[in-house]
Amino acid sequence: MKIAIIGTGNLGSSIAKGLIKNKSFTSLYLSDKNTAAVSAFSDEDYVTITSDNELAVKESEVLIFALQPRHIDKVLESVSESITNDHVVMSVAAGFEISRIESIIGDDKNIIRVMPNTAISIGKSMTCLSANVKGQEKMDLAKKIFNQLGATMVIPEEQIQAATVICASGIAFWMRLVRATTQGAIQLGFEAHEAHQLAVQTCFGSASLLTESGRHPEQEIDRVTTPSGCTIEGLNAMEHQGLSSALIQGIVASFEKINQLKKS
Ligand SMILES: NC(=O)C1=CN([C@@H]2O[C@H](COP(=O)(O)OP(=O)(O)OC[C@H]3O[C@@H](n4cnc5c(N)ncnc54)[C@H](O)[C@@H]3O)[C@@H](O)[C@H]2O)C=CC1
Ligand SMILES: O=C(O)[C@@H]1CCC=N1
Repeated sequence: MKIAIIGTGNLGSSIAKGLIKNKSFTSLYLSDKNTAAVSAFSDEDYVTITSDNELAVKESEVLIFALQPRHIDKVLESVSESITNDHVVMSVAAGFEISRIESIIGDDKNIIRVMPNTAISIGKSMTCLSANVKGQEKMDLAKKIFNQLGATMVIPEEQIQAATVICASGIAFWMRLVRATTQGAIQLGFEAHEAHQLAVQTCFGSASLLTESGRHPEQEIDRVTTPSGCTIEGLNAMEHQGLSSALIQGIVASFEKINQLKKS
């Protein structure tokens, strides 16, 4: 598979890292006006680093546009003449709808919106996918690429905004919870590096319990909360301060913001 990533900033370089780790391409073009973030990949086999977006498009079959919403239309316009019906055009731009991509490159093209998160760099992304009518035929190919880099879910385009908040912004939300746990652990007397390890491994164990047991979080909570014990005391104190409510309100605020971006 001949893949190009156009825009190799935070997310584009994370996708590149994941693809390179899996060696899941016959050629990989990494194109950016500033190639600094991917210069470390210049010695990798079958990887070409360039600032020539057009060249990357012409030499590849799968095009992953990882540009900010304010740049993507200009870049799509500049390469639209080179995009053919055989290309699979993927965009990760938050809030940038398939209809806008179709209006630039044509609705006869295979277009797939892809919403991964930065854990794609270590093959642990949750990636949501949504295609236009023509692109449905290429969905198996998209799943093949992104299943190697974590898990995928095909969803209707109307849900892509919500998936962006839960899965892409979600990395930041979970990181903040881990950091807060670390701060608590330091207050209880651990060194910072110890606190970090305790928090991260406990977070990892919690997620693993859910994925491996298939149980509901509340069932796992019931197994930890000794009657009159310290866990329920802590949980209830957190809920009195609005832990669940703060999370839900943050998710909804993030969703409202992304819906504003869609209109701009
Ligand atoms: N960071 C994240 O976790 C996620 C980001 N996204 C979306 O991914 C997109 C990219 O986000 P980031 O990687 O964080 O942005 P970024 O700003 O780090 O990367 C964008 C890259 O595009 C390059 N670029 C700009 N104009 C260009 C041009 N004319 N030709 C070639 N390259 C050009 C920039 O030099 C930059 O390296 C955004 O649309 C964002 O909404 C989606 C999911 C998660
Ligand atoms: O914060 C943002 O707007 C982008 C989309 C999801 C992750 N980063």
